[in-house]
Amino acid sequence: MTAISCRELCKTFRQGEELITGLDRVSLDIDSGSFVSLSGPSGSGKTTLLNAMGGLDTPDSGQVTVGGTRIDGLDRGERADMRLHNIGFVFQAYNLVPVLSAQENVEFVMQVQGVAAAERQRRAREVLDDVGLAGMEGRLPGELSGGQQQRVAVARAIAARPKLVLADEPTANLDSHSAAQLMGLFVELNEQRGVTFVMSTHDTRVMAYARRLISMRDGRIVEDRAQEPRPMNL
Ligand SMILES: Nc1ncnc2c1ncn2[C@@H]1O[C@H](COP(=O)(O)OP(=O)(O)OP(=O)(O)O)[C@@H](O)[C@H]1O
Repeated sequence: MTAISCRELCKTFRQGEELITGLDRVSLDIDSGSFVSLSGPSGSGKTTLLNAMGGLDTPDSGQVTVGGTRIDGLDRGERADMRLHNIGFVFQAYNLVPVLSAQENVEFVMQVQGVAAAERQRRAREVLDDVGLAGMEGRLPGELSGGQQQRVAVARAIAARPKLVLADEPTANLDSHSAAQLMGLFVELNEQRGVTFVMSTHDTRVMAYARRLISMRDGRIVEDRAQEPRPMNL
């Protein structure tokens, strides 16, 4: 089954007089259960593509289908609903709510989804433990390091049990041990629960785990190949 399908996606940004290419006729299909890394130089369009695939932004033209549903034509509310029930996001601006504790931040999405309180609390503890934050559940984002905040964002994304996780530079602020722990968790979710992962990254440690490597340049896909994952010993 196809998790995500993109057809001829184009996106241009206007900066004053200048037109900047975000995506230039990008087409690709990502199978359910894939573990994909998206790499390329800064400004090559990785985040723009993730935003389009996750319905955070709409392309100027082209089609995006997620889990069999066309999302490029949906209005804002419909896209928000689609995201809530299908996609876990791990983005660079972690978007943690500053006045909520780590535990409450993780519970937040599940609350919107209507998961019962006891189940929310149990799952939030479990995933915070999985990302190595046991004992820090009560801390506010401002009382956590950048890497710890990033792990709260990861916990929040996976606690809601999405079938698809889109991650923008998930290891950017993590030391080698935490990066390996995070990738181990992603691999486990991928292999045991069939969760599809698409991760933009500059990090060769992340690329080593991927089974499909996509490279972008100037808003286009310039390479797309399969590889045997070769996790690094960190
Ligand atoms: N909101 C915006 N307004 C203007 N230009 C934008 C906007 N968002 C992205 N761009 C431009 O579109 C191009 C693609 O940006 P994008 O963020 O997708 O690149 P990236 O590959 O994710 O880069 P990085 O690795 O630095 O995160 C860049 O030239 C960027 O400057």
